[in-house]
Amino acid sequence: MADEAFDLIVIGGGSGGLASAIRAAKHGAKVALVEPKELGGTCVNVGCVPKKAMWYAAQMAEAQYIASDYGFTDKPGKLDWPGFIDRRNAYIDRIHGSYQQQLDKWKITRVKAMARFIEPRRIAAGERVLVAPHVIIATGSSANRLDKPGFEHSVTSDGFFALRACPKRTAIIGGGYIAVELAGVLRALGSEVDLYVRDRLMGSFDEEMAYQLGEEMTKHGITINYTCQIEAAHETHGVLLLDCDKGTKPGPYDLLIQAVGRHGNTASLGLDAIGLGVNAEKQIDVDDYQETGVPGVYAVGDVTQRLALTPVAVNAGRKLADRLFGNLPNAKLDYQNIPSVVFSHPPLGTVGLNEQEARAVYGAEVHLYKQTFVPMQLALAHRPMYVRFKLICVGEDSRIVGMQMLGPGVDEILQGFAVAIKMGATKADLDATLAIHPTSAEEMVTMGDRVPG
Ligand SMILES: Cc1cc2nc3c(=O)[nH]c(=O)nc-3n(C[C@H](O)[C@H](O)[C@H](O)COP(=O)(O)OP(=O)(O)OC[C@H]3O[C@@H](n4cnc5c(N)ncnc54)[C@H](O)[C@@H]3O)c2cc1C
Ligand SMILES: NC(=O)c1ccc[n+]([C@@H]2O[C@H](COP(=O)([O-])OP(=O)(O)OC[C@H]3O[C@@H](n4cnc5c(N)ncnc54)[C@H](O)[C@@H]3O)[C@@H](O)[C@H]2O)c1
Repeated sequence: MADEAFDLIVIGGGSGGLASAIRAAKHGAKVALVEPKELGGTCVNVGCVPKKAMWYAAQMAEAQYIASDYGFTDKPGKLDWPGFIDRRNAYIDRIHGSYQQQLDKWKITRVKAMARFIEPRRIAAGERVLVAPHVIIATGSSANRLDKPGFEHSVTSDGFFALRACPKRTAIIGGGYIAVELAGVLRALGSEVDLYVRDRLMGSFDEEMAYQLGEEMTKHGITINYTCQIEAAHETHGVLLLDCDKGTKPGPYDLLIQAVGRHGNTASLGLDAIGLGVNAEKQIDVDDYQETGVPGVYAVGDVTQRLALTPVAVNAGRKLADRLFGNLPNAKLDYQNIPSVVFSHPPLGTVGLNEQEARAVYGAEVHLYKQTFVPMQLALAHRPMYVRFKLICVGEDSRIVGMQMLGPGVDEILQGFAVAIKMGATKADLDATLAIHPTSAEEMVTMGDRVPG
């Protein structure tokens, strides 16, 4: 078959690939998008979207318990799990449809196949061969799996999203984003959850905030085990018994989830054909302009060594398309001050540096402001869950280099403060902003004195 020529080939139809393809087409480029599965990639199909749906369901369950503390007399109901999964999947199908409409609107050629490099700017996709002066790799990542006896009986987050019922007892290995998010959801929806953490919770986050998250999760009924490493799983009569390296045999469990990080989807790409190497996590190292080192070949999103977040993939892809086709030769994503929220119970948010990172960069210049309080909604319900805010500042003008938040509502509060920090806000700027009363967020602009030390 004759080669088909385009201005741009995008490999992968997830967050980064779709954003790159649509932005390039809006600039007038002739674009091919190669994606074998449903559009939307990890975020839409087995990531942010179904996760947030489950988190909302978990919030509803918790709200019912708070309501009973307030004096509402009806008993908390149970989630119709399969019914909700159908509702969630129908919502996701609508997203697939809207992406397809976007591709049609911008006349992007969709090739439903796996892509493989023949040469740097020549790609095999099923029966077709595509050529273009520019190729963007946006193939994302997949969950790691530990190779231990019996772990074929475990699932990753992908398997969690396929569940049709709530497991009675769940063991989760890992202490990062996915482990704490799934632990919170499953606990709120009625599962007994034991978390097996190798190092500490949320290793890349502020130590104090991560410690407090552990305390809140424990109050929530999640058992966090830091001393036992799971070495094997045994399936008997439909339940799982585990072997701990300390000799104990935790269980029985109905479900074992591994949430131990992810690796780049590079194995299928035939990168040897273009002389492009990958790192230990099978990711492609890119520079600030998403360049791979092979002329005309770029990478964005989870397949790179950068932060694995949807807005990062989307904006890296858009900036790259602006640079290649939008007459903006210096366009690149600023990887500083990227806000992020862990949808744990309660949620944990961060923007900028954590205290440990700030001390490593600014040393004795670093000073802190902190606030801890029980939010009014929970004080009325006699449910002691704390909100904790922490500002990390430097210099005589107390410029804010980091903001950390833990507690109900911080997932929505953080975004606005992230704007202020990106603009270089100081503590005095926060003090000069009048509070919205009564809210939790107001505590961020009414914080008192510097914390000594
Ligand atoms: C459980 C979970 C929850 C998450 N929650 C959040 C969240 O709340 N907020 C957030 O910001 N981020 C979240 N993330 C991370 C987010 O999903 C990713 O950062 C984002 O999806 C990365 O987008 P991407 O375009 O790089 O890759 P992907 O979205 O993974 O897309 C890659 C696409 O490439 C395709 N592909 C792979 N190989 C080939 C090939 N050879 N040829 C053609 N196509 C190929 C795949 O089929 C896939 O569709 C979560 C991730 C997980 C796993
Ligand atoms: N809310 C969000 O924005 C969100 C949610 C989910 C995922 N994500 C993205 O997806 C990425 C992947 O999430 P993740 O939770 O898989 O990774 P992660 O890097 O956040 O956490 C991995 C965890 O696995 C542990 N681990 C690694 N190897 C292990 C081993 N051999 N035995 C026991 N524990 C081991 C680590 O100590 C760590 O606690 C995240 O880093 C994040 O960028 C974002």
